[in-house]
Amino acid sequence: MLRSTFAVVERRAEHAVTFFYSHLFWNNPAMRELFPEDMQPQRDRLFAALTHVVTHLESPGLAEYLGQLGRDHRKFLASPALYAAVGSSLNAAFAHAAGAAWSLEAEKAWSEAYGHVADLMLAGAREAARAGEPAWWDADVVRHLRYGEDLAVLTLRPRQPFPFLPGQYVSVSSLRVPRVWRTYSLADAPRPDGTLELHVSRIPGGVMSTALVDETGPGETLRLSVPGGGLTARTEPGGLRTYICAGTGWAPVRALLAEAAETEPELKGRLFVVARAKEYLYGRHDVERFRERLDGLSVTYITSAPGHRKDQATERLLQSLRACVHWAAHDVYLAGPPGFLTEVAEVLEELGTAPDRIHHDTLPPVGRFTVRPNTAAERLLGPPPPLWHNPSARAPREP
Ligand SMILES: NC(=O)C1=CN([C@@H]2O[C@H](COP(=O)(O)OP(=O)(O)OC[C@H]3O[C@@H](n4cnc5c(N)ncnc54)[C@H](O)[C@@H]3O)[C@@H](O)[C@H]2O)C=CC1
Repeated sequence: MLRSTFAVVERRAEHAVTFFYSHLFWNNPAMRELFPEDMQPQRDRLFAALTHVVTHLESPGLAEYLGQLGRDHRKFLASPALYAAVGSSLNAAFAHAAGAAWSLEAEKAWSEAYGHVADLMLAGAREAARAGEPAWWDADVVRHLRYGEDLAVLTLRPRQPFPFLPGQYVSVSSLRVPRVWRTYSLADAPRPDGTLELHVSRIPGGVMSTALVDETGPGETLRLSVPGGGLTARTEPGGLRTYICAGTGWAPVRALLAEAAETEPELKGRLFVVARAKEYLYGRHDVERFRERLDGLSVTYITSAPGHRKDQATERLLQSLRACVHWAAHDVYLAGPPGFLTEVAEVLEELGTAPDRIHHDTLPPVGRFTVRPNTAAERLLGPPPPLWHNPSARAPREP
């Protein structure tokens, strides 16, 4: 019942989400304050979470996912009253969007399911509070290193210990863009001095990345919420592995390599570092340091040819991957733009890597041009942004 009604509602997702938030804010005006000014990314997230629940109904991991989601929702100050209000607005939105597919049985199934989801999320939140975990961590910016026009490496010092695993990401909020939270991968294994590193690429129109790259500086305080993410799997000692990253996807791979350099310096594997142009290989210095410490790691840098579109680098990467062998024996760790992850994971499966050996985060799509056009018609409808080529802008400089 849940799946069949969701299939109808999903086809009218845009309509359902608009109805949902209008209903929620009309009936609970005070709740508007809890959400960011720009609701567009929020709208996508609601359906992403619902889709996850509906597609994982029988999965044993669902309860844990919801417990984590509830734990993470403490940063939104989500109270039991908010959960109840969301439940009744969701019900109204679904009834509206499902049309003839809505029935008394459907309503009963959805309200029972939602009750169950809310209970598991609230239990996750309570458990974290009982364990003394803060709803968020305040972290001071201690260094802001800018690479060229649109990339920054931030060093943060959380005011309380911030436990995490290498490869995880963290949700970040800044008072410059109230109530907006965006995830960034932590770019190192836990450090003795407790500082953290984030790599931020400014996305055109992205409010948070613009604030972090252009406006934030040392002395400013950011908020961090519970770490999470899908790059926490580990290869057994002695096992083969391949790391593939694009752009600031270098961040989590750097954390994984930092951990491996400490725990397994004899590891055997390959690393592919992809960037839109040579000047965008901002992590090259670190890569070379890892190459010195990890004898068994082969490193390949791949960029687009000068003057070519940035995703030519992906095509070049796929050619290199096809030229490599033994894919069935490798664990693969992938990080980069959402379209990149999908495309590379598909090719890896063709080459013989088992899907459960391909590890990556599930990223929400960002911006307008996140899906690479496949046909001439798609290219015409969604042309890529112009390539602004400015090599000299990429030299690192301290603020
Ligand atoms: N844990 C993870 O998976 C992480 C993911 N990211 C994501 O990586 C991106 C980083 O952005 P930038 O550094 O500006 O990278 P970028 O926009 O410079 O892209 C780097 C390379 O990725 C490939 N690429 C980009 N979009 C693609 C698409 N739609 N299809 C196929 N290939 C594509 C191209 O080869 C490009 O040269 C962000 O979207 C961010 O969300 C960043 C950090 C960690």
